[in-house]
Amino acid sequence: MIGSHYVPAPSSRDPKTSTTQHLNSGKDHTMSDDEADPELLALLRQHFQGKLNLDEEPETGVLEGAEFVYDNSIDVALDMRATKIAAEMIYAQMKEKEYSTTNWAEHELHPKTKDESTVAFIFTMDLLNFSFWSLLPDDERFAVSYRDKRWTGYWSLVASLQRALDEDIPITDPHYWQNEDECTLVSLRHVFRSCTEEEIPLLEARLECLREAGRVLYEKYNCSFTNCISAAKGSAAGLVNLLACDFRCFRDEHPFDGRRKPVRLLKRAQILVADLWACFNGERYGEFRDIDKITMFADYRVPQILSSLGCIGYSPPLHALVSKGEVIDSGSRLEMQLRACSIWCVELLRRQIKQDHPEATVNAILIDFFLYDMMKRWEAEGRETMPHHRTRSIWY
Ligand SMILES: Nc1nc2c(c(CN[C@H]3C=C[C@H](O)[C@@H]3O)cn2[C@@H]2O[C@H](COP(=O)(O)O)[C@@H](O)[C@H]2O)c(=O)[nH]1
Repeated sequence: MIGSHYVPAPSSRDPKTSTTQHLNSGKDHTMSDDEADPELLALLRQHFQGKLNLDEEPETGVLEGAEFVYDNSIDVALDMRATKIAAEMIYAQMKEKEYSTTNWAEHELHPKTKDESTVAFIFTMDLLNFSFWSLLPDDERFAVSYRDKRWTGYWSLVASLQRALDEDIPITDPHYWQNEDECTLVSLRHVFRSCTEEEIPLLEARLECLREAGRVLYEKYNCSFTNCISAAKGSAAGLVNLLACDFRCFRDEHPFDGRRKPVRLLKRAQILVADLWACFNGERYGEFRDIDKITMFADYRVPQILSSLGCIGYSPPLHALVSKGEVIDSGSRLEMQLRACSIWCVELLRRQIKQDHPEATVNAILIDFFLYDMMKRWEAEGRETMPHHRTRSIWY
């Protein structure tokens, strides 16, 4: 599929100037129907006809945005034949391993207690769950020594947090994050100290994420993330939207092709909800009636395994950048296509599995977790054929 070029479907919506721009244009005129924003008009009509139910179930808009990017992609293509084959392989292996939410807690470093301290741990973890990749060789890259093992990548984050708690550093406490005398760049460098010369990427940005989260929790949620969960009233989409609305560091949304609304990918907000759901096995702090609205988390590992399985293919320019390990800019058209088409690909995998095996209790989260773990096994076995793409950002 390399080199295949889509002729993008004509965009169903020409980028009209937004209603706000009209309202702010200062022109003294009433908006005629063909000028106003059709979505706003539809909402107003529903409202005045008494049909608008403001208690409607929340939606994140992630899947809709991912499909929009997929429909307008020329640098990433989906291979439907490979996707169908991969769906069968994933289903068979998940069935054989009895893959479920219980796998989450089986990971050595993940917290085991099902209580508020674990909620605080997961919130802290997914506040900082981004950008561990290194340009250095494996023996020189940032790594954490903990419990007599050397942890890299995502696991270096989890190991650092566990080690800090072992050392009585209150790293999961929002009061600590706001204490500018205690929680400093120096103390955070100690928390994330490496057993190599390279320090954790984006250390300053990580401190900023903690500071902002501490401030928001203090101002709006009585210093506890459990109050955010309560505020979402059992909706996974509602909690994702709350995170993106109230915490700038979770607002992983970017412009694409002049579309009026930014494309929402919300990777860390979604994986946070998914980690809660998996850790608590869908109960208590992990109970969400609409958990299946959560999509794949657009990181840098799952696109890599999707590409290795042949499910997604890159245009020659993108293939050249990724295979050479060149850095791709955050928010660029290439990066957005990579991330969004991966979300759409996992959605098609999910639909294929459900179509072929209606009894399967599978959702995008479990497929994603499974693919991430599979990629990490391939990495450990030296089976990485195509590198993952390299974008430095706080989004993933
Ligand atoms: N899409 C997706 N992205 C994931 C994970 C996880 C870990 N989840 C655990 C929980 C349950 C699962 O069973 C996993 O054991 C980390 N990441 C992302 O990958 C990157 C780190 O990569 P590397 O540097 O190689 O470790 C970074 O962006 C990080 O945010 C996932 O599950 N899905």
